[in-house]
Amino acid sequence: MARASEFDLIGRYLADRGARRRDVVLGVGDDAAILAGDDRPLLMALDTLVEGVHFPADLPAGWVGHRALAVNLSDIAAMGGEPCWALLGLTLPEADEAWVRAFADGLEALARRHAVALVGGDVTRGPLSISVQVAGHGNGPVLRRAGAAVGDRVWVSGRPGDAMGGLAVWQDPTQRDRRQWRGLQRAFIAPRPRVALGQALAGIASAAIDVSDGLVADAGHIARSSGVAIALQATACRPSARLRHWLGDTAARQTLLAGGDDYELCFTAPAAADAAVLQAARASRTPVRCIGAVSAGAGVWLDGEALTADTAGYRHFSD
Ligand SMILES: Nc1ncnc2c1ncn2[C@@H]1O[C@H](COP(=O)(O)OP(=O)(O)O)[C@@H](O)[C@H]1O
Ligand SMILES: Cc1ncc(C[n+]2csc(CCOP(=O)(O)OP(=O)(O)O)c2C)c(N)n1
Ligand SMILES: [Mg+2]
Repeated sequence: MARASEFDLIGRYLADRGARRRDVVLGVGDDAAILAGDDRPLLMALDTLVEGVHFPADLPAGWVGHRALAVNLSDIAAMGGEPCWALLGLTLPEADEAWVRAFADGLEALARRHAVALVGGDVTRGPLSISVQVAGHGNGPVLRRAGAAVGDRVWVSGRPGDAMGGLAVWQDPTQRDRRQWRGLQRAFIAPRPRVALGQALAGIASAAIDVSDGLVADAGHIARSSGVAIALQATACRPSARLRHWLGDTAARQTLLAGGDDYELCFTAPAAADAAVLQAARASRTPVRCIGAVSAGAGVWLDGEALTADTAGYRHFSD
């Protein structure tokens, strides 16, 4: 029997647990939970980073701190929200002061940039792992994975695939220090959560998700939640020149589709909103491009071909 994926475990055992509360607007199943606040909706998200799984053991502590917050801000960004507060759960093998100082400095630099306060947490001993919970507000309509409609366009920000290319560069000691791969490495080491873009898209986009597991896998979550198919156009899914240089055309395309760790936003919007989407991108200084359209049916397609197994995206329990 196939091993359960993390999504199977969540769906079978973890969704809809606990009390039924009327102030839970949206529970398990989106990038963040939506809770009814006094005036604006409250958003809450949590992601964990494990050494060797989510970041290489030799990644400098400052970048681990940046990453731990960035992946959570990215979830709030995908809801079109404004992040405000963070809680930090830090599990350390030893009380290494230099490591913790550098980690905290990296986290703080990003937190200040986004006006987020670290308001609590927990420190324990054990194998290195970091959990961050971020809470914030929805401003205007909250973006969800559900909402994409047939005829909408599909968009993505930034250069998906570059981060996974950058991780491979980092892991190759013969290539790591070469200047030509610096941009790729930055895409992995210092993901920039698209908070301003997400907020600018609230009220314009019909659905949104942040790309952590891979573009096809995460577009697939929009498709499933919205009850539609997503048809990607191969010519629009062109990897960056630097990724093609690093991997060659074929592997670069595969990495763009399935690599993951991008922390870009994938979103849908009605065709009539093209100008508004481009204006939101300009206002937030974030590059976006249209990569396909929403159609009737299910799943994610590339030029008419269904995308499945080899583009399924990152799975924690695949072996
Ligand atoms: N241990 C858990 N208990 C309850 N809900 C969970 C758990 N793990 C994940 N979820 C929820 O399942 C959904 C999918 O999780 P995940 O794939 O990690 O989302 P994301 O990529 O946005 O971090 C999210 O809504 C998340 O909050
Ligand atoms: C050392 C290392 N190996 C592999 C990866 C690739 N990787 C690990 S987890 C992951 C997917 C995202 O992590 P997940 O815990 O699923 O985040 P979420 O979807 O919950 O935001 C990817 C692409 C990495 N980041 N670091
Ligand atoms: Mg998660």
